[in-house]
Amino acid sequence: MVRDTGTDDARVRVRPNPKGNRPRTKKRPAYDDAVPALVLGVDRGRYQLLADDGTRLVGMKSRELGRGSRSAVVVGDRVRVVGDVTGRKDTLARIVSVEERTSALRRSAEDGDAAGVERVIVANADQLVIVTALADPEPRPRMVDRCLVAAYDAGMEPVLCLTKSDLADPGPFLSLYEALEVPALVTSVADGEIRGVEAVRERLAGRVSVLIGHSGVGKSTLVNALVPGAGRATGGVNVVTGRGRHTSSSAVALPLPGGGWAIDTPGVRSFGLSHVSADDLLAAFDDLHAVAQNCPRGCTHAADAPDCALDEWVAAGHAGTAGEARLASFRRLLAAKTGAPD
Ligand SMILES: Nc1nc2c(ncn2[C@@H]2O[C@H](COP(=O)(O)OP(=O)(O)OP(=O)(O)O)[C@@H](O)[C@H]2O)c(=O)[nH]1
Ligand SMILES: [Zn+2]
Repeated sequence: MVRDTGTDDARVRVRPNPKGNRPRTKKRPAYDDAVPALVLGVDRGRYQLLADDGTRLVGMKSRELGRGSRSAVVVGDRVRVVGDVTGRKDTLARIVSVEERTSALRRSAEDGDAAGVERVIVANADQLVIVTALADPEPRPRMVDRCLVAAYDAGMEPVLCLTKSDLADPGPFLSLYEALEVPALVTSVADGEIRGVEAVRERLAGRVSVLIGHSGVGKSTLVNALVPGAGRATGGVNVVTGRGRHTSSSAVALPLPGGGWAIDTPGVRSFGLSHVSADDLLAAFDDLHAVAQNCPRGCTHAADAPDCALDEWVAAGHAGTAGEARLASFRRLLAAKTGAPD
């Protein structure tokens, strides 16, 4: 089927899947010599880049990439750069194209002028590590649920990292995520050492992982243990002076010694999720997704949805008691999706 794009311009293409990852790389013969690079950080319009040959560069967005959230270049993006690519002090390369993304972690603005506008925070990551303390501060299941929704929507695998198990038993909190089969790692600090960090290291090895967590949960402590020399500020930073805090509040990719990247997100504490539909979330659960093909048109799949096929599936005992718990957990995420962010 040919869709009317409202123009005869052959360069204008309709995205086949608006939720998908946008192919944005336009072939520009003039840039045949462009250097491929990875975006490690962004600060006030300056992009920290790692060229494929190992050179660290600073770049800016070329004007032709456009402005606004749709054309954003974010941490994790694979780009091509031209101009001065020597990486020498005070040189500036130009980013001329962005490669198609394999995943996109998004948030949408909840209020103000930008309400409902979604923004990509990190590109091409495959894992979202949700760091939560078991105590001090108390875990916030709703916030964790919202992170899970963001991960499923992004096409990333979520992982729970529960810190401070020296202060509280992880059992009760873990039970909330059993039915969703979210992998979990548990750490604690004793005698100045982090117990369980080895398992975290293994889990992150060779992968691109985004770490997210509220202030005080021990995320920086963890990052410092995983990335020698990362120098993430720890221990109750003064929010007024900002002293001790890393200067940038945006995401930054840190290389893991054994390969892979840990992307720290100091500025991200919650997600606006208005861009995520019930079906986006459902798509992350193969079994439920298959069953829901039998739902009435426009079914919300919520607990009060009439004739939702998911209820029938559970009632028929197809998935045993595990199925019941799984459906209940899925519906909890569905509800968390529509609530206000915390
Ligand atoms: N008891 C206990 N304390 C921990 C553990 N992990 C970290 N802490 C302490 O918790 C406090 C907060 O840790 P940080 O690593 O600074 O936490 P953060 O999540 O980076 O918080 P911000 O720096 O505010 O973003 C510090 O005083 C750490 O020493 C743990 O497993 N057990
Ligand atoms: Zn349904």
